Amino acid sequence: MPTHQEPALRTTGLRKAFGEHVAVDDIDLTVPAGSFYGLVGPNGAGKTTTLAMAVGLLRPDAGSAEIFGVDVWRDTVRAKGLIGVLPDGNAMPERLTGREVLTYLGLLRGLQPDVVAERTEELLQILELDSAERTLVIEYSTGMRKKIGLAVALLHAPRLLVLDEPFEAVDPVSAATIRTILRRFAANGGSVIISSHVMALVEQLCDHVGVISDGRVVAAGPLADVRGSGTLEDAFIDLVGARAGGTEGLAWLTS
Ligand SMILES: Nc1ncnc2c1ncn2[C@@H]1O[C@H](COP(=O)(O)OP(=O)(O)OP(=O)(O)O)[C@@H](O)[C@H]1O
Repeated sequence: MPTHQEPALRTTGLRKAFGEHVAVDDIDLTVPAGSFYGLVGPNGAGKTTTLAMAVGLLRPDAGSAEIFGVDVWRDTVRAKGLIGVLPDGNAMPERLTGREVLTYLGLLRGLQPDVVAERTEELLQILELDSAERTLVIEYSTGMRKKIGLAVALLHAPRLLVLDEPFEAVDPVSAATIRTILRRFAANGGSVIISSHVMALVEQLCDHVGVISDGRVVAAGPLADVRGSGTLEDAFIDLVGARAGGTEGLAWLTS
């Protein structure tokens, strides 16, 4: 049986190659139960691939992932019951309204119809999707898709939320609402993993950070340890290699 001492997520030796290209190479990560964990890294570092393998969406070539001690690839149904996932790309039934999506997925997850109806109403309202009552998901903007994806992740009140870029394309008011929801969730004992490029946001929300570069973990642990005495952004640039370009080349642009 999983216990409360088990980490929310533990990955061991996760690896994935696409053809010749090794996208994720031997990733060991431990996300303590009750933590708010930020996964950061440059474009193409392997964050999405790592998270997809960790939550049972993409089969690893090697390694394992456990959610609260439950092996994701051996006991997938039980592991998935413990997590709410906002995946990258966020595939969902396109020809349904937001309310229909939540109702359909809520019932599919075995929630009682009255519980589904109540939670759906609240989620649509708090995420300001209720006005789009007759809009099909296929017509949603990118930010609206993020919000309905987040609602889907929250619906069954999971113990761990795994959210790939939850704030991307979301307007500032909605972002503030999402921050509040996630903080409340974490304050009540929930565990959260987000991937993000926005260091200030990660610094504000997260108590633990993992930095991935070129498919490998280059730093991980409590925020204060990874950040050191500077900002997370400084630490990040040091860790992934300062390669800030832009001062040379493009002569045609400035002539
Ligand atoms: N389905 C795929 N087929 C081939 N290559 C892939 C596939 N998915 C990811 N990759 C490659 O794997 C590497 C890691 O990609 P991934 O999307 O995990 O990075 P990321 O850290 O999430 O990037 P970003 O911050 O830009 O979203 C990249 O080089 C990417 O091109």
